[in-house]
Order: sequence, then C-alpha cells, then structure tokens
Amino acid sequence: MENSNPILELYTRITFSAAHSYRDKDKSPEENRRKYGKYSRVHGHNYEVTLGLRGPVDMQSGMIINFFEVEQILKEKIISILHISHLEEDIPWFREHLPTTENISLFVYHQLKRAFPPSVTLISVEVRETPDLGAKISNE
Ligand SMILES: Nc1nc2c(c(=O)[nH]1)N=C([C@H](O)[C@H](O)COP(=O)(O)OP(=O)(O)OP(=O)(O)O)CN2
Repeated sequence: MENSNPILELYTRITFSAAHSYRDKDKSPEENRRKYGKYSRVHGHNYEVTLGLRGPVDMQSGMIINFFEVEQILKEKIISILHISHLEEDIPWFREHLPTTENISLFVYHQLKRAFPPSVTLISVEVRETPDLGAKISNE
C-alpha cells in the first residue's frame, strides 16, 4: 500500500438529554398554544448527535485524531453545556433562537467548527430529536 496519508472520514455519536418548549417571547401563552400546540409546553428528549470528521490518517498512529481527544472536546463543548439542561432557560443562544432540532444542529456546529486540530475538519453534524425527526448540516 502507498505510504501517503490517505484522507478518511471518522464518525462518532454522542447523546444528551434536554428539555425545551416552543414559545415566541412576544406572544401570550394562549397565542403560543395556538401556534405550537402541545410543543409550547416544556417537554424533554434524548438527543443523538452524530459528527463526521475528515482528515489525513497519520500513518504511525493509524488515526485521523485519537478518539480520546474527540471525547474530551465533546465533553467540554457540548455535553457540559447541553446535557440535563432546559435549553431556552439555561443557554443564552436559545433565548434568541427557538430550540428546534435545526437550531440545535447549528449550535453544535458552531460550538465545534474550530474545536479540532487544524488537520481535522468537521464535515457534518446530525441531530436526532426522535427516531423520526432529525436535522443535518453538511460542510462538504
Ligand atoms: N421542523 C421541526 N418541527 C418540529 C420540531 C423540530 O425540532 N423541528 N420539534 C417538535 C417537537 O419538539 C416534538 O417533540 C417532536 O417530536 P414528535 O415525535 O413529533 O412529537 P411527540 O414526541 O410528541 O410524539 P407524538 O407521536 O406526536 O406523540 C415538533 N416539530
């Protein structure tokens, strides 16, 4: 096999639990109920986040990045902030942005896009709120 450093993609999945509700700040509880139905009430989900990372495989270690390092980054940038949170109460960004699956994907993407070493590119973030509902950002 050639001795150059091939470019590969590495995937990892993390989970966190959080509560949220859909409410527009300028609307009354009744208006929010009309607009968002039952989702205007606080409810929780076990979210699944799948990340795609791309980079050259270091021929000595056989890794794009040591998974241990990925776990440390995810703990600091995602889990410590989102896990067991009430999204729009605890995290300032979600006071201005409805805590939908789409916006959670954007939040995770922005938290992580500069968190990895320069040789590693974050190419995708997929957030699943339920088995039937997810959102994905691809940066390819
Ligand atoms: N485009 C989006 N639409 C909705 C989102 C979202 O993030 N993006 N989110 C919701 C709610 O959070 C809801 O909880 C989603 O889960 P769902 O399975 O649809 O609803 P339930 O858990 O209540 O399950 P039921 O089968 O309806 O009882 C809504 N829309």
